[in-house]
Amino acid sequence: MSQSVLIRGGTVVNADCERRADVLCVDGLIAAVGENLAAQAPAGCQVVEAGGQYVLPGGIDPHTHMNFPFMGTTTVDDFYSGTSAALAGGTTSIIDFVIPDPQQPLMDAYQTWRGWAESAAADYGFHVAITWWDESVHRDMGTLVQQEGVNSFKHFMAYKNAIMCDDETLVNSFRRALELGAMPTVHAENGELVYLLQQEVLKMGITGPEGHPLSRPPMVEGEAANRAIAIADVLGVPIYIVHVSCQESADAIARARARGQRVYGEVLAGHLVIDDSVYRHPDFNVAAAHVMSPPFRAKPHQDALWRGLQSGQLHTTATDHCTFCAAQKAAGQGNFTKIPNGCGGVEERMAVIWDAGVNSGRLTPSEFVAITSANTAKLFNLYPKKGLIAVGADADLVVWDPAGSKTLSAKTHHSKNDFNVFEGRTVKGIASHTVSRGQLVWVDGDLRTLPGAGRYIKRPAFGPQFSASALRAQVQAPTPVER
Ligand SMILES: NC(=O)NCCC(=O)O
Ligand SMILES: [Zn+2]
Ligand SMILES: [Zn+2]
Repeated sequence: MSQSVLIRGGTVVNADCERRADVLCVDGLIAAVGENLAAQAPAGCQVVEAGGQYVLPGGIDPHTHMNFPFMGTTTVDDFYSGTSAALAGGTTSIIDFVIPDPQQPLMDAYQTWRGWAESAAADYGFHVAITWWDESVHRDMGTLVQQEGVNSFKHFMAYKNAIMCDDETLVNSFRRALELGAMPTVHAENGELVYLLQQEVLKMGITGPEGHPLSRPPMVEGEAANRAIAIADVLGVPIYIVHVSCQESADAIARARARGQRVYGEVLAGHLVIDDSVYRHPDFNVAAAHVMSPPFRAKPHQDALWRGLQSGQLHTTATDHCTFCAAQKAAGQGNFTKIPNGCGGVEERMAVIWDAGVNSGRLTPSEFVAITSANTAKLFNLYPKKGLIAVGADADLVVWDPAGSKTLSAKTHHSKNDFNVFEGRTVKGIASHTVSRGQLVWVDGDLRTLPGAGRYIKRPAFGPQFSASALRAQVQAPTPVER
């Protein structure tokens, strides 16, 4: 028997326009968008009355770390708890990261992460990190793109003596990504400078979490962003900078874009609303719970990030959901460099950005859709299957109640973590219903997720940015002088 859901009487919002319409979902796909669809609904169709609410494409979080073994421990959220939390907040897809240890074959790591992700309740894909280089990495990048539907590779410019990439690896990997039509992405922080500053801050006797931002000032991020952008420019490959947290890297992106370079920037919900005062909290557990990289910044940087999203110089929003509980963070008592880096947010991203972005007039509802799903779908070649409400697209939707409100808290969130970086923040604008692949999985506070209901999403290579870049390279190709 076919499974169907009819969402009736809402305002459908896509990145390009909004209109009053019903949405009929049948067997996991959007079957119709239009007026008065009740007559077309199959027998037994579940009906959601959305009057007065918006109907948005389900959020896509392009930056999460579920079940991530990192800094000697593993995140508390696995793929089931993490994606369940996502669905409760209106996010219906995530792009997580496969992160091989240096020298580990890429395909081994990829298969390991695919195994972990089998419990996911929502759809997921993977960026694969390039943490070392040899001929096998070159070959496996090809296999991942051509056979496994991976169309993006991640490069950590920080985390020296662990997963950091040197410039040689960046150059080799960016070149190979271009050949394969896959997007290189970078965590932009100068790992050598971070390492040096960490030692100096410790020597000053600053051993608590307040040392974390001191060892990672904005220019450390700005330098790496500029370097990665310059390498991408020389090679003619588009580039995507993850978790842009400060004016320095936002400016690097804006400058490059003004030169005509294809550079894209991602912003985390936390970086938009939380400032660096958290690191001076007198309670170690609270301060350590905010240790992530790049760190939360002073307020003027938040304004720069909002301006970037508003002007279109920054493109996507994410969370970097990477949850460690108090017992895990305690590994860094007496030495902040040992605090596992990472914070949650996959459930809160949509509501926090709506509340701070749409309710303040910074963003229209359509602009909200652009930065929470559509732009990510376009950049990682998932569009129009995801990021759009249209016939034939995946039935990943959120019924968004602009009048609904709640106070965010670890007591009520669905992550397994014991801390919420948005604790106590009251947001107006929340998901009342979430539909994932045509199934109602969140209904007015009732979470109905199933382990394994999510599917691995293959993402084809050569998204539109690549055809344009290839054409540009062809038109501008140097020619020899005939003598
Ligand atoms: N962001 C963070 O602190 N932890 C996760 C790993 C990363 O993305 O850098
Ligand atoms: Zn990172
Ligand atoms: Zn991350």
